[in-house]
Amino acid sequence: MTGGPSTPAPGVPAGTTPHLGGTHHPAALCSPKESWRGAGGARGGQRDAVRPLTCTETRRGDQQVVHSLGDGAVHVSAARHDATFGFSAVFDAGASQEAVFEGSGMRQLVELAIDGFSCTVFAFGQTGSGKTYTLMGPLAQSETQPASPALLGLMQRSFTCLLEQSRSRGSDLALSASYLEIYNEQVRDLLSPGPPCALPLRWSKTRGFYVENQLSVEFESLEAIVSLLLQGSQRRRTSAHALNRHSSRSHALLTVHVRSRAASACPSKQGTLCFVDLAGSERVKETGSSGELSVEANSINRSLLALGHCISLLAKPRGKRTHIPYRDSKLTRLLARSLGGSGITLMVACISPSSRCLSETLSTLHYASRARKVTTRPLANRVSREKLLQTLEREIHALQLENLSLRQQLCLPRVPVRSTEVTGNPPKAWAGSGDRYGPAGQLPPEGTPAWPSLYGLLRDFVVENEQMRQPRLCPHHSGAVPAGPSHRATRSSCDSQPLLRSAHTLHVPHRHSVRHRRPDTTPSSVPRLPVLPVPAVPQPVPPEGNAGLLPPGQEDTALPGSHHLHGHPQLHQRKRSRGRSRSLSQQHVLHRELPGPEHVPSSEGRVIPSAPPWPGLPEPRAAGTVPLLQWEEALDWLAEQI
Ligand SMILES: Nc1ncnc2c1ncn2[C@@H]1O[C@H](COP(=O)(O)OP(=O)(O)OP(=O)(O)O)[C@@H](O)[C@H]1O
Repeated sequence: MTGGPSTPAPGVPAGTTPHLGGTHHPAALCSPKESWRGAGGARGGQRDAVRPLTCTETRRGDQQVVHSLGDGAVHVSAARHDATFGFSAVFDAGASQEAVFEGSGMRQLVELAIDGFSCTVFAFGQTGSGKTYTLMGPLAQSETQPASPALLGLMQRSFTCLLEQSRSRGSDLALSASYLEIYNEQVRDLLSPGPPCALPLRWSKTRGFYVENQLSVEFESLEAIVSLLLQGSQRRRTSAHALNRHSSRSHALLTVHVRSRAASACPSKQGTLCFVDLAGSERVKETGSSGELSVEANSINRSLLALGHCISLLAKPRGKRTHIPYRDSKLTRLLARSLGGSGITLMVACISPSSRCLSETLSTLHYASRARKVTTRPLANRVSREKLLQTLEREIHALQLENLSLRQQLCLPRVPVRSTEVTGNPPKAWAGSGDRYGPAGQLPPEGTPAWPSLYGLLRDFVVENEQMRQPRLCPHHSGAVPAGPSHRATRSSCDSQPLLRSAHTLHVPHRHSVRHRRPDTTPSSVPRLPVLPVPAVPQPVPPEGNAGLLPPGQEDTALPGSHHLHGHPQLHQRKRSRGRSRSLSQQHVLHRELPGPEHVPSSEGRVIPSAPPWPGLPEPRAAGTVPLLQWEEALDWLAEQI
């Protein structure tokens, strides 16, 4: 269904379809079957698809109350209900998966992702309305029985398109994918082997909300990404209820990271293409859910409500917008950028044509209409060569340290490492490259094909470290992702940071009762660096009456812990708020000289408090407060010790 005129958003390259520019295209796809199949887009380009009545619905004698009028219009006609909705496109029951892909603007979305934009497509609608079908088609049950190519969904078609584009550009795109689900408000990695465990959701100034320790797997072929999709989808929680035999019980987000790796590509583009298969809204009475199913249904409905609330607020004119409560659910946190930030979003509204689903259908269509009013300000992510190089260096440096530590713990021979690799400031460019990857200690000259080598080095470390962790990994890591040319896994860029953080984290009992607040994101059995001698450090005294409790909102931070500087009268304590939950503080002490003013870290990239500090209570102080040590510096010092 096509709605009102779309506004091309700033930042969208000329020549792209205007309806994708800066707006959401909620689409209701209605196709002939048990539910309507919907594919929608950013504002000004919504898709609506109608699925056919199912056999059950036909047997029951359900009436078809939704009709596509063409030109993006959908008409709902039933007793006391007569309404027409407009979207960017409407796909009725007879529409093929191919038609949905071509008509929904998905191809343009793929191109925008290659150009460095953060693109999202999400399917929503009531349970059993065809969301999963629209995005993935009927999934093959095994690798030997693939689904019919004609039934492949938006995802597989987008992957094909992406890989074609990559090939036509001389394969200069580095592609990787991550896949997670939000189940009962827990974020779980669908690609990590072993039983799913909850991953922490963090926020940083530069990255916004992100999932820590999420696995990202490189791929180069359609088979590889389709197999990841299959693997993850099989791990996703599904159950049967009265309206759907394979009902998704979680929201699933598959993100493809697209990065240009050509040496000439300066600045480098880093786009994402995220597919969100929302769990369907459901009425417990109608689905007949009880026990675990009803707990899941409540969680699903609550998060969808939070999403709806955010969309309603975002739909208001910019000047009249109030606070958008993204933090109300994990789903809205993860979709924050797509909804109201700098991303480009295509919404697909899936609806059932059946008279029995009338009220849900109307609510989905209203939801989609509201979403059409939301505008975003798309911005391409272009990373300068220097910045990219710095990031890679930092990552390699961290992995090197981890490598050393693991070797030490496993009593493996220490691989000769140049002194420049683990000393001093974060290495200047090539520090870790050694002879294998190019001249050490030098920045590759402009235009040289340095990136593949740096990425190669990074990957080698990841693979090697992963292998060394194998024997000691906790059960959920024990089946580590196979390392090989077509299936290389790497943790998100912040992955090595918690590992290393834990290495220089020294747990010192607080003089008052102390409970460790921050979950240690390092797998419990990962070898740790030797514990360093801890100097006696004066501890800050909490305000009276708090007996060791910090006020809510003044807990220990996620990054990189509180470092108390020995040999200096000043103490610094960094705080993080976790809503209003009360918790105890954790103290980390690091013996280190106070860095000079030039070492004062920037706040960029650091996890910062998720809420303002708790009002009223003063921060405990000793003689004053000094800026926090940057973790790299701490690592440098640690490296020197090693
Ligand atoms: N366009 C369509 N053509 C044929 N069959 C369809 C279509 N849309 C959905 N179906 C069928 O309807 C059933 C429900 O679809 P699906 O599982 O995709 O719904 P859903 O919206 O993802 O549900 P839930 O929210 O419960 O996960 C499936 O058996 C699917 O094969």
